[in-house]
Amino acid sequence: MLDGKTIGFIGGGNMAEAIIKGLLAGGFSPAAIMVAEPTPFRREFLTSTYGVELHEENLDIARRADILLLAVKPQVAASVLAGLEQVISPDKLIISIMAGISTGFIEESFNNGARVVRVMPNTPALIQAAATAICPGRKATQQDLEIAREIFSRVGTVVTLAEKQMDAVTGLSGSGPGYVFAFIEALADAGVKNGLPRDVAAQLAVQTVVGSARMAAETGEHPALLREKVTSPGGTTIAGLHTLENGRFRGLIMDAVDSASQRSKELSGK
Ligand SMILES: NC(=O)C1=CN([C@@H]2O[C@H](COP(=O)(O)OP(=O)(O)OC[C@H]3O[C@@H](n4cnc5c(N)ncnc54)[C@H](OP(=O)(O)O)[C@@H]3O)[C@@H](O)[C@H]2O)C=CC1
Ligand SMILES: O=C(O)[C@@H]1CCC=N1
Repeated sequence: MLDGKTIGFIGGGNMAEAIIKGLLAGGFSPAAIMVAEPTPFRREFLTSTYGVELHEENLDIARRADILLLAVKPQVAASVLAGLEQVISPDKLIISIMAGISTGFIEESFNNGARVVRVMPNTPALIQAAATAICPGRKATQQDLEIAREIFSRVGTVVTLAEKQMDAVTGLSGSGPGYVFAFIEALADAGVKNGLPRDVAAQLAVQTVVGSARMAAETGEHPALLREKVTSPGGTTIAGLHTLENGRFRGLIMDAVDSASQRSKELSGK
């Protein structure tokens, strides 16, 4: 369904780069990717690293791309959308990855019935390991949803949800890599505190998270059962888990996802 279509990224920041890199690794042609980005250094970097076409002006790519992928910060959404209005027609598909920005907000900015799909990916798209959720706007067709699914399937796994669930997704998997990286850092620091060399502690911390995540994914077993297998009676793990429980570990994770989801709602244009 993507064959022969061009994708124009509005904004060439971290997330656009992660998606571009993942798409190219998945066999998508760099000739079919255009990016509009205001910072000269970033334009130079993206074109020399990925061989994609860079422009300073959003309109230069918005006119030509079949699919426009909005990858600017939600805080500049209104002004960016206003600048695109003159070139948005119903034959263009708009895919937005902006946190908190509803499909309704985008549709109203283009009062001509734009076809919009809202998407929440995450940065592991860079290594084709993203967790992505997609939802259709009012005018999006089943084919539009399939196109979005195809793009993001090339950079990881995709679920289709209702728009009312997107703030929760943003708090969980959109922001989730941030929590996991903080956990890895803390684990490595803890190793250093207990006398391990920094490089060894960092290597062990990363591999512990990679191995545990792969085990959960590949065995399909409930995390509670996997945790029990590590936890010997009277052993070390239960001592560590006791400390985590005393520190309200799970409650804190839930609070973090609540806060991020709430922030997504606040960023919403609706
Ligand atoms: N980072 C993440 O983990 C995730 C981010 N998202 C969403 O993706 C979007 C992008 O986030 P992220 O990549 O992290 O942010 P970045 O700030 O890295 O990228 C945004 C890019 O857009 C550029 N930009 C600013 N103004 C304009 C404009 N008027 N027209 C075109 N480009 C412009 C910025 O340039 P400059 O730096 O010069 O301002 C920057 O390069 C956000 O809406 C975010 O909510 C979604 C999922 C995960
Ligand atoms: O922090 C943010 O706002 C973005 C959205 C999801 C992940 N990062």
